[in-house]
Amino acid sequence: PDLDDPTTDPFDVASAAAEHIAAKSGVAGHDIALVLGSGWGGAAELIGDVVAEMPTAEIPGFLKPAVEGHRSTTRSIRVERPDGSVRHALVLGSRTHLYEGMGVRRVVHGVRTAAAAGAETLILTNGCGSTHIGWRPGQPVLIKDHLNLTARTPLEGAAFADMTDVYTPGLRELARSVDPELPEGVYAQFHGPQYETPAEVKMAHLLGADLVGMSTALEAVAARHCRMDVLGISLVTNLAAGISPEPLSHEEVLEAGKQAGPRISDLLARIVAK
Ligand SMILES: Nc1nc2[nH]c(I)nc2c(=O)[nH]1
Repeated sequence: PDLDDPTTDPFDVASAAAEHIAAKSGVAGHDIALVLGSGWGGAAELIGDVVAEMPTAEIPGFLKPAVEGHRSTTRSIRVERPDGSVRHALVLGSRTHLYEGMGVRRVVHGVRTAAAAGAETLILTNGCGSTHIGWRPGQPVLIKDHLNLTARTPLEGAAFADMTDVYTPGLRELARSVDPELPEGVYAQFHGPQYETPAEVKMAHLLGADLVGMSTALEAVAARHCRMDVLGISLVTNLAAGISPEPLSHEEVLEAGKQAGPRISDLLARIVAK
């Protein structure tokens, strides 16, 4: 079934993807799913033992990598908790951004696949810009709410999904029990791919956003619609445009992500094991 065909039900494709994952991994159901954004790549190995991995492109509904070198793998990870109980985590190998122009269905296909695979909890991570001078590159921030500034939605038809507490309060408390210093913020998703102008950053801040990015909000809407609990964690990799006098450099953004990697991966591993 083809996601680009409007007559295809996207949830059928998600079910086919979940069946593929169960067959390839030998894990009938996954309890929790994670999307690892820029800077969060190293977390997978820390959260448990990789039970199985598979090329993401072979899972129904996922795109072939645009660039051959970017082959991504989706992993099934066995997480042992302190009380000895075991959970199966699905670490999605790829994220499709809205700015890639492949449609909103593909942006949230991984989320719907995770729900079809049995996940009741979804952890969304990303790299983002901060509208606060005080939140420097390397700072992880819990997402407490979002502004969807994309003018898009993954929901089709009369799906009047409730969005109160889309970022589950209990999961935020759990994260803060692991690291009480974690601040919370409102995340604004822009369409991208360009970064915001200083005026757009000021607008986002005036509208109540602390963080600006190009992912996460649409995935959280789809996750909530699938009745999953959601934890969103952003890694500030740069001060948003205009917040500091220097221009944005992509290298600086990547460097900040690399520097913070070990610390935030450890944080994520401790949250997942709780
Ligand atoms: N929209 C937006 N997305 C981002 N992603 C990263 I990493 N930094 C930014 C940023 O400053 N703005």
